[in-house]
Amino acid sequence: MLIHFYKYQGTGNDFVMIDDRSETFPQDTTLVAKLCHRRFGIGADGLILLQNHPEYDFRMVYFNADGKKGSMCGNGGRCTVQFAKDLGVIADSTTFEAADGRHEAHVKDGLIHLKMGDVHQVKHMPAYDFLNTGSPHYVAFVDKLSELDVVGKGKAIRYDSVFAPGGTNVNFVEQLSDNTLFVRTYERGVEDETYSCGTGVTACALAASARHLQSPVNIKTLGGNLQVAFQSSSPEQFTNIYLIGPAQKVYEGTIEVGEQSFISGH
Ligand SMILES: N[C@@H](CCC[C@H](N)C(=O)O)C(=O)O
Repeated sequence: MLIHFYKYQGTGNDFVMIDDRSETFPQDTTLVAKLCHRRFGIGADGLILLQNHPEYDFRMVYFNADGKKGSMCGNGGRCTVQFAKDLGVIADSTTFEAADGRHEAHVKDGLIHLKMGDVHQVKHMPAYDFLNTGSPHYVAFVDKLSELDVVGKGKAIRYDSVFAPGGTNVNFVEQLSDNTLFVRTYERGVEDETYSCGTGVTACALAASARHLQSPVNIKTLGGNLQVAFQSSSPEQFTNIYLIGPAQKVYEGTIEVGEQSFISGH
């Protein structure tokens, strides 16, 4: 079976994108994990299907690199909007459905502005905050973030029984200036640090508003810069949340999938 794929990245969070409007892509965990594998496959933090939707412009179906269906992916959402634009499915604005429901987005000056779901609950603990921005996120403010063992510490928290059975994504944040954060994220489902996590930086910006950071918050990640804009009526109520940043096509190709998900590329 031949699969035509595209590779996109949003601030270094990279995805295999499939135009699955024919709904013929085999949604098999082993196959998706193999396609995302950085040594045996194309290599990516996740795989996304763009499918038709009866009411909206398209449906985004997201899988983590481990091959399992994930929750909302913010950077993946931005990449899917750019992908839909490149395919001619949309012009500069859209409404689409993802794992956590309906999203609006528009493209302005080369940046994707993706509207995230409202957030109505933030758990403020002494050492961390916990909130769901479409995916669950642990947020801890630290010093000297560039020296932190994000994978070691992130993995321990991701599997802590407090967050069982689903686990959590883990973000470490350093405040760089009045309105700028540096964020590093250990991602559930990738089981590693990624260069950037869209729902993660959104969670960090909202958690930081309790520290008097104003919207829009500037975010620095290992893969580039993002902005998070929002309105807030209390430390736990956030609406009109926008994740803003670039998303680009890297390349496209064809891959042959044989017995036991053996793959070879063209
Ligand atoms: N990279 C994503 C986050 C994807 C969700 C996560 N890995 C999970 O399933 O928990 C983003 O940009 O939001």
